[in-house]
Amino acid sequence: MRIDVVSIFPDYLAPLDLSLVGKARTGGLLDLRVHDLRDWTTDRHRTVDDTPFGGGAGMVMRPDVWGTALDSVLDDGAHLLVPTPSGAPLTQRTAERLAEEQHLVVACGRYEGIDARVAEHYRARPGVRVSEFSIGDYVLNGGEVAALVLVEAVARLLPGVVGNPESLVEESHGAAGLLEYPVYTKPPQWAGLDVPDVLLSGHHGRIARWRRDQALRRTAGRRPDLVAALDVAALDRADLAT
Ligand SMILES: Nc1cc(-c2ccc3ccn(Cc4ccccc4)c3c2)n[nH]1
Repeated sequence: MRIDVVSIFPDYLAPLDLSLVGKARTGGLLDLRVHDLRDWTTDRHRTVDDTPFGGGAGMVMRPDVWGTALDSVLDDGAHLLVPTPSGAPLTQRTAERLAEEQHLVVACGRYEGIDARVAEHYRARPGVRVSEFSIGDYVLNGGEVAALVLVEAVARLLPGVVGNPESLVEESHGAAGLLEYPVYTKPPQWAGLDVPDVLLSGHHGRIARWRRDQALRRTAGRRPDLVAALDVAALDRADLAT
């Protein structure tokens, strides 16, 4: 998979050189290219923004600079992803779908956002899909943090990136849409607190049922919104597998 990220703060994406995503890049599993939007400016001051039509505070990112940049990195079949507070929520299902694609391009805005004609222009281009996405109902200063979130959520699903693929199944928002169960490790007693006995019992069936029960309780208690969307069939399949 190839992912291009375009930003006026390319150094914001430096953490993607680290850990699993960094290893995926050096291992050739992920072709991640980070670009400085200002490389596509033509004026002496490398200007990327201008005042908003209709007035209002702040500045808007220019469509012409973005158009030159995206024409340079987008190819047929690419999926243009634009982080924005007004976008569709990024979910695990979205990450799973994106992980199946060949080429993602993330356009990181700043200021008050990118001129709306940019997304409009590329939506009209055959062979290019455009998705505006949000990483949560809070306001950031730009798209770079959302790009970090998206790249990590997608990259970890690529074959070979995570050592034990089984760990991708049993986690939060996994196949059945449940939150993850509580985890414990040594020492068995810590700060006067014990590990639940069932986890020391060696009974794998009981342990699996306890974990499923804990995941259900957590989901019902912390995310009642997810309970309504629970994939009960996947739950049953998971239970049958234990
Ligand atoms: N989930 C999420 C995404 C963003 C985000 C993404 C890209 C940009 C580009 C500029 N801003 C600043 C901005 C603040 C408010 C209104 C409009 C623009 C951005 C914010 N915030 N929160």
